[in-house]
Amino acid sequence: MHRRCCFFVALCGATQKSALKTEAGCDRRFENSLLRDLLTQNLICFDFMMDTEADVFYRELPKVELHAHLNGSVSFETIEKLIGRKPHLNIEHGMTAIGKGQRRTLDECFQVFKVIHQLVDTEEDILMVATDVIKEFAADGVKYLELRSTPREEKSTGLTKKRYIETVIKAIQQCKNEGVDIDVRFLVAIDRRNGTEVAVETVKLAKEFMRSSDGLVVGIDLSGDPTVGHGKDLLPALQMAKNCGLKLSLHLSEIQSQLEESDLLLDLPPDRIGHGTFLHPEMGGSPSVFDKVVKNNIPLELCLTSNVKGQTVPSYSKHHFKYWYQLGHPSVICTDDKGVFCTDLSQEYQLAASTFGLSREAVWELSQQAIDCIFAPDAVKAAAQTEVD
Ligand SMILES: CNc1ncnc2c1ncn2[C@@H]1O[C@H](COP(=O)(O)O)[C@@H](O)[C@H]1O
Ligand SMILES: [Zn+2]
Repeated sequence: MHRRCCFFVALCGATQKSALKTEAGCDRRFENSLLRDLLTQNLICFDFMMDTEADVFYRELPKVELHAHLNGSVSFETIEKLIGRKPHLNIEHGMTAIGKGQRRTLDECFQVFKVIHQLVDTEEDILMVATDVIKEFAADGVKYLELRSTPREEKSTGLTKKRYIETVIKAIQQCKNEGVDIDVRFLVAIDRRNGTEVAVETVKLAKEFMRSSDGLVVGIDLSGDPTVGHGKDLLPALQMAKNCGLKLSLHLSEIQSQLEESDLLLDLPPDRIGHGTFLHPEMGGSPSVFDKVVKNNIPLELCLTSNVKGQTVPSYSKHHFKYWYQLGHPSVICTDDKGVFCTDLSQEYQLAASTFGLSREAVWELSQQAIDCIFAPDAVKAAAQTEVD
């Protein structure tokens, strides 16, 4: 959500009414001292909405987002536009997002994606959703974004998987041409429910686009309902992807019963792991899976709010971030689905810091270390490093 720093001051008992409105990035010390003075002199009553100094720190922190599903990242504002385009679907906001303090089962979360997919089923929708999502990440201070999405075929609108990928790429290029301050790459996603054949087809498409997209398509994501399908059926497709130079980010052990599958897929090995909730021994992980993650130094993409709202983790303080972070293992804070879980990357960093007592310096380091884990070529990494140094 775009939070504006604004406050309105109404001078009580004074003949003159004044209103002050400031944008983020204004001189906060001035605002704060002015407010304090007016308050202490009992001159005002006011109605204000103001970002705290901490909010500004987290938003202005240059960030890297490595785990964001396109259709899970659709904001309230974009959903509003989509509902306007398709009133006949009778979809309401409560069906597309999980609000503050709310919890859902993982199964219920996957129902939410189905509703969003109903709203996003044409080329125009995908283009709008992707450009909006990219601009929102940029407004949140994300400087490098790897977006992932599952190409869908829609018989009713004539959309093909190839067209789907082309449309996401078009959105990335449009944002670039408009000068949006963010470097965006794309991971083509395999939904595990769709089995071997679709996985192979997806990898072939990704391979084509890796060669033709001027470096925008960098890898493959394996995601989808973890209770459906088995990784062994997808192994040949994932191996094929790896062999042709596509990077692999795999959702592993998002639920407890996937250890055997994780053990198998870790032999690839993947380049990054999504969630990996039950891989650490403190979370029930076996020595075998733990060793594979540690020995190969595979970065973890950790999504606090997603795991708590989806109830795979009981509370923020029990999140596995703490075990991996303590070990010094590469751990990257991510959003997963900022729209569905009503969050943004700044908020996720802030949550990690407040839950685990991280100093500002540690937060800065955490966000900087994420650069090491990006899938774009080393030259991009080096440029990003020098930009934040
Ligand atoms: C909550 N944890 C999660 N675990 C596994 N897969 C998830 C997920 N969150 C999202 N997705 C995957 O991303 C799709 C929506 O974006 P796209 O249509 O691909 O852009 C979902 O249908 C699911 O396959
Ligand atoms: Zn995910």
